[in-house]
Amino acid sequence: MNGFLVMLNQEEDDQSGDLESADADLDNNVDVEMNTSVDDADRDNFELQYNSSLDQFRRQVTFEHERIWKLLSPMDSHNQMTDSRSLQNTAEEVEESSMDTAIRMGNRRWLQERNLQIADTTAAETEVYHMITNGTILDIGCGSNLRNFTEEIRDQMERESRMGKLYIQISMICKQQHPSMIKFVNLNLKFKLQKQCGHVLFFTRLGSCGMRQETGSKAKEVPQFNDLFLENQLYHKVSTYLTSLPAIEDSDFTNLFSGSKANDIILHLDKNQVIHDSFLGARVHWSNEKYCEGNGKRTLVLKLRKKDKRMILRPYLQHILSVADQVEQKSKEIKLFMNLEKNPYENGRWRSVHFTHPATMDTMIMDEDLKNKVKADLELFLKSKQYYHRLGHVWKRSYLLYGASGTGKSSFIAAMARFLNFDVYDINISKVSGDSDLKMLLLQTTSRSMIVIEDFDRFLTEKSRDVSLSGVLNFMDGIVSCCGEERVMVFTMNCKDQIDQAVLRPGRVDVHIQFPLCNFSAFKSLANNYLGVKEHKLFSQVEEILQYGGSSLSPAEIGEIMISNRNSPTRALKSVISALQSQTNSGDLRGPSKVGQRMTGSRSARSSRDETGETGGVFSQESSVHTVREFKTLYGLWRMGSRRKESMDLSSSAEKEESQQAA
Ligand SMILES: Nc1ncnc2c1ncn2[C@@H]1O[C@H](COP(=O)(O)OP(=O)(O)OP(=O)(O)O)[C@@H](O)[C@H]1O
Repeated sequence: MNGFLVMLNQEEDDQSGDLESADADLDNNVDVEMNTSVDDADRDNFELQYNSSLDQFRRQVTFEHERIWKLLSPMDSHNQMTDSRSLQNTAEEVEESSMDTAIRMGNRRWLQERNLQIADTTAAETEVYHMITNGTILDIGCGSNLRNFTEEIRDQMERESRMGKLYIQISMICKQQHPSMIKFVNLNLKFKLQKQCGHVLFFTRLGSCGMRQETGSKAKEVPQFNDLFLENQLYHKVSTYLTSLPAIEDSDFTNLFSGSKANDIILHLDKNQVIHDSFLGARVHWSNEKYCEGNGKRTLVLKLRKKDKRMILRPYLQHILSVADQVEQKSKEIKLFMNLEKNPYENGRWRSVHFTHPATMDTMIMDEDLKNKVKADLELFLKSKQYYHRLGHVWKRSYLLYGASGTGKSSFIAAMARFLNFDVYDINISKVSGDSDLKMLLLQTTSRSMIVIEDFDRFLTEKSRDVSLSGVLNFMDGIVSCCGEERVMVFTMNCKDQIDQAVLRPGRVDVHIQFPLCNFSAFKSLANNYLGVKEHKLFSQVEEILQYGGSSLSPAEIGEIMISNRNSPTRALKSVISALQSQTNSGDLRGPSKVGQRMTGSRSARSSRDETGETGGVFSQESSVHTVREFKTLYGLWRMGSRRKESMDLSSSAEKEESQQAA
C-alpha cells in the first residue's frame, strides 16, 4: 500500500475552490491512503472513468494512454522523439476547447472517485522538495515543472520511487515551442521510474498552445531590457504606474528621486521589495526582486493568483498603460514651440522653450458656467478616442477664441495648455513661406499638443500673403491634419464677422468662445485679485456705469489701472470709474485708450461691434437658435445664413444677460 498525495498541477486547473481546500490539506500534512494499487486493471478502467459524452475526447485519451505505455517499453531515444511529435500532432487535430473542458472534468472526477487530494503544485521548488523529503510522494510531471526541478529533486524522486512510492504523472502535450523536447525529457524520466519501481501511472492531457502559454506561471516578468538591450517600454510604464500607487507611500523601502518637474519627488520601490495592488477585486503583488547588480538590469515581477490571472491580466495591463500615460502626461514639463526662421533647418522648423505662462483655469476671470463648459468639453475630448475613431474622424478639436484685445484670449490658451498638459505649437504665420511650408510645420508637431494661430482674422484679411486660403483650409482639416492625434487647434480673432464661412465651418472650428469686455462680475474678480478688495463703497458706482453705459474697457485695461494704483484701492477704483466715464462720454467707447497700453494691431472691440452690428451677447450651447434669431431679427441684426449651424458657440451667461438688457 502506498501512501501518496496526488498533486494536480494548479496551472492546469482553474477551479480554485478545490485548490484552496487542497492547500489547507497540504498545510495539515494530510496524506491520503489509497487501498488499491495502481495496476493494469486500473489503467484499463481509465477510459471508463471518463464517462464523458465527448466521444472524440474519450477515444483520444485511450489512444494516448496506450501510446504512452508503449513508449515506456525500452526503445531508443530517436523513436521516443518521433513518437512525442506524433502525439503532439494528434493533439492538434482534436478540438481544443471541448477537450480542455473534458480533460478537466475527467481528471477531477477520476481523482475524486479515488478520494485523492488535489494540491497546488505550483509551489516553489523548495516546497516540493520539502514535501518529498517529508515522505509525501508526489509528482506532477508536466514538462514545465520538470524543467524547473533541480537534479537533486529528480534524484530524490527516483530514490523514493525505488522505495516503492508512487508517482502519478499528469502530463500535458502542448503545441508550444519545443513541446517534443519537453515531452522527451518527461518521458525519459518516467521511463526510468517505471523501470525502477513499476508504479508509474500516466495521464496524458492535451493542451492548446494558448492554454499552455497562459498556464506557464503565476508570475509575469517585465524585464527592463529586451534581448537586443533596448529598453522595454512596458517596464517603463509599469514603473511609472507603481510610483503612482498610494501603497508606495506606505512602504518602508523606497528610494527618493527628483522628478522631471522642479520640486517633484518620486518614490521608487527598493530592490527586492514587494508592493501590493488590487484590480477588479483581485490582489496582485509587484516586486523588483530580480535585480542583477552586475549589469544593472532590473526586472519587475508580477504575481497574482491563478484564478485571477485569466480574468484580470489583460485588463490590468491595459489599466496600467492608461494610468501610466496619465501620470506621464501630468508630470510632463510643457514646452512652447515656435517657428522662427523662414528657411527650413536641418533639425526641423520648431524651436522650443519651457512654457512658463502662469495663467491657469483658476486665474482666468470669466463666467464660471462658461469656464466649466470649456473644461468639460476638453475633458470629454480627451476621453473620446474610440468615439472619434468609430466615426472615422481625426481625433482633434478646434476652438475659436474671439473678442476684443486684452480680454484674455492668449491667457486662456495658456490655461488650456496647462489644463491639458499639452505642448503648445504657436505658429507665426508671417514666418511661413507657403502652403507646403505650413504642411511641413504641421507634420513636425507631435500628438497631444495644442496648435495655435493667434490673430487669425488679421492674416485672413491680408491682401498679400504667402499662404493661400486653400493652404489654410487644408491645414485646419485636410489630409495632413491627421498626421498626429489627440490635438487641439486654437485660433484667436478680435472679430469673426469678416471671415470666410468656409474657414469657420464645423470640423475646422468646432467651438466658438467669446471673450467679452469687462462686465461688473469680472470687475469684482479683478478688484479682488489685483487689490484684495471684495467689497467697496465705490462698487455700486462702477456697477451703474457698466449697467447703463455698457462695458467699454477690457480686463487687461482695468487690470492695468489697478496694478498701477495697487497701494491705494480707493484711488484705483476712482481711476477705473473715471476711465469708464471718459470712454462712455467720448462716445467712442473703444477709442484710443487713456488707460494702460493697448496691444497694437488689434481693432477696438466696440468699433468692430459697431461695424458688424455684433451686440456682444450671442448664444450658448444650450440656448435655442430660435431665441437668437428672434433677438437678432428684432434689432435688424440678423444676417443671412447663420454661420453657427453646427459648431458650438459658448459665451458667458453674463454676456447673454447683457445682451438681453441691451435689448
Ligand atoms: N479674462 C481675463 N482673466 C484674467 N486675466 C485677464 C483676462 N483678460 C485679460 N487679462 C489680463 O490681461 C492681459 C492681457 O490679456 P491677453 O493677452 O490674454 O488678452 P488677449 O485677448 O489675448 O489680447 P490680444 O487680442 O491683444 O492678444 C494679461 O496679462 C491677462 O492676465
